[in-house]
Amino acid sequence: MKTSVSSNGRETATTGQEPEHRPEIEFSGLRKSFRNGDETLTVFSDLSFSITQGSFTSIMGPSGCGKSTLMNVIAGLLEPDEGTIHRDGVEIQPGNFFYGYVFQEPRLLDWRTVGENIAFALEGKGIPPEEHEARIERYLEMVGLADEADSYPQQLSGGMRQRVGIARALAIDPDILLMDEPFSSLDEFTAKELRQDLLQIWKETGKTIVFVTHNSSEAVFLSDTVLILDGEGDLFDHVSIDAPRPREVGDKALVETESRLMNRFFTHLDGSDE
Ligand SMILES: Nc1ncnc2c1ncn2[C@@H]1O[C@H](COP(=O)(O)OP(=O)(O)OP(=O)(O)O)[C@@H](O)[C@H]1O
Repeated sequence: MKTSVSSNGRETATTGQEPEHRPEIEFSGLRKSFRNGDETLTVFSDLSFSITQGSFTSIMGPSGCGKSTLMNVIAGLLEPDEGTIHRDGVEIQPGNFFYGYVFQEPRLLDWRTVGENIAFALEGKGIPPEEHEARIERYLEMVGLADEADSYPQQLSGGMRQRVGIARALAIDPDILLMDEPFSSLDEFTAKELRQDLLQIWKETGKTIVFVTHNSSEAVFLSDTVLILDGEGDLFDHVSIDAPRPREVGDKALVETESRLMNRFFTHLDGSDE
């Protein structure tokens, strides 16, 4: 199902591509299974969707439905069993994106300073050493940590460490920023602030963002598009959120959109839409 929700909260069925968006990456017929001894667990068997350049896409769904697996397939960290990926109409191999990855836990090296953590990622991507200082400065400033380059991760709060994780992912100047539940281990006050800052960073950098979350309010507030996986490995819904930006938390149209989206989802899970 593909629906669009406009700023007045009305939903309309949409067909084809929105004229102002250019598809960047099209995933078709993705299938991924894991072998556990004699058993095969098929996480998803036929997923197709596209992510448009410069857009903010969230992937949502119940625990264990395959969100992280899908992110890892997008990143090329896991090879799909089947499926094709096209970028601007040209088929590419999985893993051919230049991506930055932000995890639920920032996974910083505690024995290196904040600046050295970012430098480590830059080295890993072969960024010339003479560019490191300027990049570290630029991205720490972008995440509001301009004065923390010489601090060690353990001297920072959880929210600040996650900001370093975001700066590190952006510092390599990726084509696409993959974020797997980046705010789910933070308290709601910190998460709220980070969501606003992430939108500002997105606006400033124009990056394509793919964001995994359990949180429907977060998905609707942040995204242009929300992809919803059900527990059966199917793409249950593909919703365009057309509410204007900047958005306010608690905005009536967003709340109504979230409510409709979740009602539809639970009706689907109950099987009463069949
Ligand atoms: N490397 C693996 N080997 C075997 N099974 C795996 C592997 N990785 C994931 N799985 C299984 O695949 C399914 C989907 O896992 P995945 O982590 O993608 O779900 P998720 O939607 O991200 O879950 P959560 O929201 O709880 O993080 C789960 O049943 C999980 O146990």
